[in-house]
Amino acid sequence: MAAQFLRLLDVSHRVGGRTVLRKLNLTLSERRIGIIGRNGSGKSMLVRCLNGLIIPKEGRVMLGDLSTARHARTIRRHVGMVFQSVEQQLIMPTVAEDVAFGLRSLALSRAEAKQAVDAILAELGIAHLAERPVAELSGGEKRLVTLAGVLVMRPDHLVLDEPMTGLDHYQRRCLSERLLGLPQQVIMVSHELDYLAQFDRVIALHEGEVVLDGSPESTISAWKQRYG
Ligand SMILES: Nc1ncnc2c1ncn2[C@@H]1O[C@H](COP(=O)(O)OP(=O)(O)OP(=O)(O)O)[C@@H](O)[C@H]1O
Repeated sequence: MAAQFLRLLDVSHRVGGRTVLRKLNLTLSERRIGIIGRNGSGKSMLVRCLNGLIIPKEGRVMLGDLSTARHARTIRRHVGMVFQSVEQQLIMPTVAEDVAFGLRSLALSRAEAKQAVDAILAELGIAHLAERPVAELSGGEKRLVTLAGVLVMRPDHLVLDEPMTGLDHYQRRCLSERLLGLPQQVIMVSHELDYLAQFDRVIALHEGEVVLDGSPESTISAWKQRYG
């Protein structure tokens, strides 16, 4: 599945009579893609379309030959999503239990599940948090645990909606470095223009439309001139 691209074909979406995404046509083939835009420009709507959480009113979102309208469950196994609000994604009492939660659907033995959880916690540098109660973690720790819960499923594509929100400078740097080192494709909504400068492509949305799309240098400088 790794070589299969997410594509939006003539995607438009309306909520409560308002058009929030307009005629989006995108093939998301680069390894690191940033999505920028002012508040309310449709960034969260767009990324929620990518794993079938939102099925657009018009057009299609595809992963390879599969459309989210018909194969959302399959697509979700390949497209991991980290939401803006971490609280929505943390549901079990301890870190290890929370990270193991999604693995229940994979029919692994107890030992295999533990090994997978230990490995991902170590990769993210948070093995020491394994037995801590989720409720007692800092905002940054919670975000890393959320990320671990998604990465443990080994998705091919990772979609993150403003993952740096609430993190201090040190935590931002740790998360930034870890994200850049991941083997997965990363599609990330962010206001951190300096960070996105290291990506392969940046797409800018304005009022639900793609208004800029290209290299980080070209998109970000034009963005600052027009909307910054
Ligand atoms: N449930 C809803 N009902 C009506 N309108 C909604 C709903 N959810 C989102 N919208 C509207 O859709 C538009 C796009 O919202 P979206 O959350 O995608 O913006 P965003 O670019 O992610 O913003 P932010 O940077 O503030 O997170 C906004 O105008 C928002 O008010």
